[in-house]
Amino acid sequence: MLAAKRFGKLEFKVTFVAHFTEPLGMNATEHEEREYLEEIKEKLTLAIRRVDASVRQFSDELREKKEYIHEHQSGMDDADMVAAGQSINRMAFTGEAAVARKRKLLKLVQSPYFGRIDFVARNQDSLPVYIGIYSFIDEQKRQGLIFDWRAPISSLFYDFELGEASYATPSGTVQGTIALKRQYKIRDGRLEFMLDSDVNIHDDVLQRELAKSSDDKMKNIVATIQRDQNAVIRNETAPVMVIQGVAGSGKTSIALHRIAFLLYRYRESIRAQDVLIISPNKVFADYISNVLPELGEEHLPELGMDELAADLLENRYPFQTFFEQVSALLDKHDPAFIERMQFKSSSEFLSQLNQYLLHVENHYFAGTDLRVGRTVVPLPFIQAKFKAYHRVPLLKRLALVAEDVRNHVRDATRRKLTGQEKGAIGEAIPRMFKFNNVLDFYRDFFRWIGKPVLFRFEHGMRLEYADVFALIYLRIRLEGITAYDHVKHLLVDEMQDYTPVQYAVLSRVFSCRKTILGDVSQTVNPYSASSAETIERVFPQAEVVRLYRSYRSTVEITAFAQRITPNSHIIPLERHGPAPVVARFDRQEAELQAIEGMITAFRSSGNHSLGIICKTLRQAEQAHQALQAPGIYLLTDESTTFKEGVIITTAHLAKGLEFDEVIVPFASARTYKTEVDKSMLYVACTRAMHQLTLTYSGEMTAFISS
Ligand SMILES: Nc1ncnc2c1ncn2[C@@H]1O[C@H](COP(=O)(O)OP(=O)(O)OP(=O)(O)O)[C@@H](O)[C@H]1O
Repeated sequence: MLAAKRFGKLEFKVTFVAHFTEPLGMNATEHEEREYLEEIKEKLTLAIRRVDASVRQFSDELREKKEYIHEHQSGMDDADMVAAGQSINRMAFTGEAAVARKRKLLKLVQSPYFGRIDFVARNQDSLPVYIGIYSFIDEQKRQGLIFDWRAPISSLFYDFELGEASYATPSGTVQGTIALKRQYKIRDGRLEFMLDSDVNIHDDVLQRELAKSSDDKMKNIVATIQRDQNAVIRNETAPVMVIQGVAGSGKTSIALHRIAFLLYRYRESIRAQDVLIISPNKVFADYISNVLPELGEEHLPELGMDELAADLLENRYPFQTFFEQVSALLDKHDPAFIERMQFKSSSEFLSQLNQYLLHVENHYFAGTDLRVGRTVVPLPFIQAKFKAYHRVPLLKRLALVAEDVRNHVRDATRRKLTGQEKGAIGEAIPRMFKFNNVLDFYRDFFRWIGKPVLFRFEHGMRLEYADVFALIYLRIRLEGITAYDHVKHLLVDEMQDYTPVQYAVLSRVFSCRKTILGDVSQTVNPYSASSAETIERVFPQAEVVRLYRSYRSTVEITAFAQRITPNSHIIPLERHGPAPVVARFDRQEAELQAIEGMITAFRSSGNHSLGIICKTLRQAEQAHQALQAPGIYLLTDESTTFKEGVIITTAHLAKGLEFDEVIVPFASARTYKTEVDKSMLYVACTRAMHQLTLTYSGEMTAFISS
């Protein structure tokens, strides 16, 4: 790409083809490489046989052990039984590890490596380093045959071209020279192509990868990780990493590869179960669920923001979901609703909540001297105790203060307190606090800021989504909360859709390192969107990375999406395809009929996925009704799995997904007219990889007319 920009397309192409991408003929080098591949495959096959033998042995031993226990059960005491159980568990565990190893070896036989660098470290011999998705060691010679892409030395492949290079290891930096850099595409055990690169890593291989039609789920990108992406993946220092990247810049891919890297790098202290992904919805979670297992790691636990909220509120308050909030916005323009939401999405709101808590601390614990029998506990004593517990959440302090008061009375009277006296103190102290219920404080907050209308809630009603995390925040500050301490890395996708208060909650609930990613242009609710800067304010220690290269869509599609939401920084990867089509119809029936025709054409096109992306769920349902046929699926907020084929859904639910082809129906001025509509249209169009069609009847939306 750099070359393309510098020299112009034609010159670049000629140079590129002549020197860098031409597949090597069946020359000596290729011959050698093919032989080496066969050698490696043979070794892998042998290793598989060995694993097979040991798996068989484990299962035989396991069966024998179980039979033995079964037969001798009556003569075994408890200690024998525990020991036998432990040994069975150990065997099962080793057996499982062998099965996992076999799975990896089987994958390696299909595609053992994708890269090679010959690295000459200072004062040492040249070392060919073959890089693959997993490592493979010649156990007899104790020699690494294939290096895991996450190994320290493999970073050379992503970070350097020919010439001087270095890589960091836990014991220091290794300097040297890269004498050769080669890429391979090996599929089903066959070398499809190989090429030496000496200027820009991956461009040609990357182009080939991106031009392919989509897989059903997100795939790994280990063979073509770009340098700026690699820096994010291998960053070990950032306590909070914020990735702000344009649509299709690989944010989600990078974040998942980053987790795989961290699991490898810190394998002694962090396992897949210790990571948590906050995902926008279940379909997205399913869509990305392949990547970690493909990289040889286990599936990552995942939780939706709404689920987290319900958990943190202990299911005490029913609330509107985020999806419902956005649907309400799309359904009708309600300025009061928008005002409430906008206010609660501001950093100002968070700081006012904090100021209010200070006010509560200073003014809401009041009362009079407390009389217990003949002893008077002076109010200043009680208040001083209350203040002394400044590290304890406000409502939690009351029990501690009551205990101090009891001790005070006991010391003054030099006798034990009666149960009645203890109870009276236990009741009197909480009464000195203005409220005892978080919801009462929350309501009071709006009175305190002089804007009671900004809280709409009555008994029996569901909380508005905009209030949910504010209430959780107050609850944390007032009552404390059991943090998710077991989580050692938190991944938050679609960061633009969460507000400063949500981040304040996340920062208190998850004290671990975090990777937070998103794109402010892709918000589904512009009234509550957060930019990287806003998030930085909540996490001042965050490292922010910005990614402008877009990999998903053709230049034509990216240019089209720019008409909706311009971003002068975006750099589309030079990949071309048909220009997006905007088709007008007289009536909606004709529009739907035409879409039916497009579906038929798609089925014979060789493409794998087609997304028909509507603005609202109602429209999606309507389209589904009209287009119903086998292999056409409707995705709703209730769906849990990603389906291959033709999917009809909404822009909100399609976020994070991608399709070979996208059709945006009903792209009329009537459907897409507000700011929220515009965000939806942008998200919908940026889901397309190769082909984009918009259809409408009536007047075309103004967002694409320019
Ligand atoms: N280095 C790369 N090599 C090959 N493919 C890549 C690379 N980086 C990104 N891609 C591809 O680009 C597409 C977009 O990636 P991804 O979904 O991770 O981007 P994103 O920034 O999260 O997108 P969005 O925010 O629009 O949902 C995917 O098909 C991904 O495989």
